[in-house]
Amino acid sequence: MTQRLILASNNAGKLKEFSEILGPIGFTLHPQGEFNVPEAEEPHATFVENALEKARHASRLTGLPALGDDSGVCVNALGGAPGVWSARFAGEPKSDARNNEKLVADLAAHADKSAYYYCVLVYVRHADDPQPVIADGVWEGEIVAEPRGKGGFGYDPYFFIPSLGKCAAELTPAEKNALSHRGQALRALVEKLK
Ligand SMILES: O=c1nc[nH]c2c1ncn2[C@H]1C[C@H](O)[C@@H](COP(=O)(O)OP(=O)(O)OP(=O)(O)O)O1
Ligand SMILES: [Mg+2]
Repeated sequence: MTQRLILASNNAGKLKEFSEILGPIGFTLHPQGEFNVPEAEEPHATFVENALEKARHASRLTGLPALGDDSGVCVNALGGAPGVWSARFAGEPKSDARNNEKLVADLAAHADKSAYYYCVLVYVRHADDPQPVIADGVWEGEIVAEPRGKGGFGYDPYFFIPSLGKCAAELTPAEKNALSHRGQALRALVEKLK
């Protein structure tokens, strides 16, 4: 029997990555858009508060358990920016192309290109669940000036993994999930739900 779960996100890249891990272990993931749930507010300065906000919002509007993901890229030379503000780094409306352009421009004068992706997942059984289940993951890399690869989404063409000699967008979906902040967080979450 498969278990239905609402993904409290409108990001198709996240949906794909989650489905690849959760499908084989018996979960059917439904993006909140299928239930006409509009995007949640993301007003907080911490990832975990935004992920909780997203999960509660989707669960409240669907009456089903929901999984929220808040994630971003944190660049050391920029004091951790864009961090929690990654999706709207270059302003509204959010645009991966403009975000990447701004990231490369802001980093041009810095020698230290190190960065990490962060992802926190929050699962709620219902909108007022007093014990949300929380798991997170970190993936270290460097920001490069020229894009590489066509896979993934967001900042992936500019996120280089030195040990692989590749950018995240050059990895297969399975390779990315095995290493990524999101893959790590999801596997940790699944362990907690068992
Ligand atoms: O694996 C990743 N590969 C590339 N970029 C990534 C990744 N993970 C997060 N990111 C970037 C995309 C976006 O600029 C921000 C997430 O923002 P975040 O608000 O969590 O997601 P979102 O607005 O795209 O969808 P939603 O809020 O509906 O889940 O970090
Ligand atoms: Mg968002």
